[in-house]
Amino acid sequence: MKLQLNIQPLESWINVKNQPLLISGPCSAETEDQLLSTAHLLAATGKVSVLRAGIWKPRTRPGEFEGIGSIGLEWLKRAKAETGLPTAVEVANAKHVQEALAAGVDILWIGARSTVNPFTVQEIADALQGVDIPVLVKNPVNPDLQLWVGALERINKAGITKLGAIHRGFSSFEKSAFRNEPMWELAIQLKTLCPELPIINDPSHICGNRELIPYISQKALDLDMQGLMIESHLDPSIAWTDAKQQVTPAALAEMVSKFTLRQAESKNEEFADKLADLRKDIDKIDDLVLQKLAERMSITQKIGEFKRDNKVTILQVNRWDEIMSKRTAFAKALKLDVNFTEKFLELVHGESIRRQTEIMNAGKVDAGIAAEAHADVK
Ligand SMILES: C=C(O[C@@H]1C=C(C(=O)O)C=C[C@H]1O)C(=O)O
Repeated sequence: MKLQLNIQPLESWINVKNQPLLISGPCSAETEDQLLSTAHLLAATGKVSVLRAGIWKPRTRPGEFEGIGSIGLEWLKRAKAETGLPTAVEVANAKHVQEALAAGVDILWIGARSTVNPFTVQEIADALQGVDIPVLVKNPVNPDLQLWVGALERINKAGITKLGAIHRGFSSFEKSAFRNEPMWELAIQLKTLCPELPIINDPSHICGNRELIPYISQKALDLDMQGLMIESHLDPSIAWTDAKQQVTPAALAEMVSKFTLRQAESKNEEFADKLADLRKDIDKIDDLVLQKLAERMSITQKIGEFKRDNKVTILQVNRWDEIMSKRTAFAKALKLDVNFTEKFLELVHGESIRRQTEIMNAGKVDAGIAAEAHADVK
């Protein structure tokens, strides 16, 4: 099912100075001097299209710096007047919206901690009724596509047609190199649901450290995202918030100059023909893979019947262990990624177990079997 949003193309509401679209500025506005100096340095790079700054900061624990508040809006106004850069701030309630609008802020964004809460998003949407301003909606903290979509719909229903999404990664229980797991598949799913919705990547919050930002930025551009929001500070080492993930304007300019820009499609006929041929090969292979999977499943079903008649359990850990170690060794020899192979085999094993459960317990646990089959299909 497609997502029906009434939106205008991003180029009609942001004057993109240079590809890729770059929104940058400090995590938090700290002092007038810090904000203005950073803004001037960013403007001088010629690569930044929008100046961002956090005015109200949602902090995990009380007692941390919670943003400079309304006075920062005055500094942003001055930064805009002096540099010509349009400005963007995060809003988390109706009061923020009213103050930002009164201060002439050009773009608003809704943070990940607000997107999770439909009450908050609705309050912001209500405050935006009848206002013509671009709004960017960050993904919710948790990997829930429907929450992200719901927030976009609420804002769109309030009449906001200059609408975009920001992909900032998701909280995860597992420790990884990232502050927030990219879980690219969710951004891809959103893009598939609504291809015309601009998605901007926020590598600063995905990475949590500056070192990984170039890698994530390039990947976002290669996934056809429309732009990047990267935090910058004239001296990140003394930043009041998120010091590790901010970059200097000079480092930002250098990083951006190294990105490879690719277009979504090529008009070159030779390219189109070759791509079509290769895709035909893929189509054939995908059909074969599915046929073979179906064959495999029918054998596991036979095994299920056989086990049922002999009162043997479905799970056979030794056999499963043997499959895993043999197949991953084979996959390695085929230069397949081991992690990918394990995940694939686990999926196949899970389905094989579900099918055998169906056979062994026919008529007894239908609801559970059906629920498992549809667990990931929302
Ligand atoms: C099919 C079987 O049942 C289960 C499923 C397996 C599979 O799909 O390969 C392997 C081991 C068992 O946990 C089996 O016992 O062989």
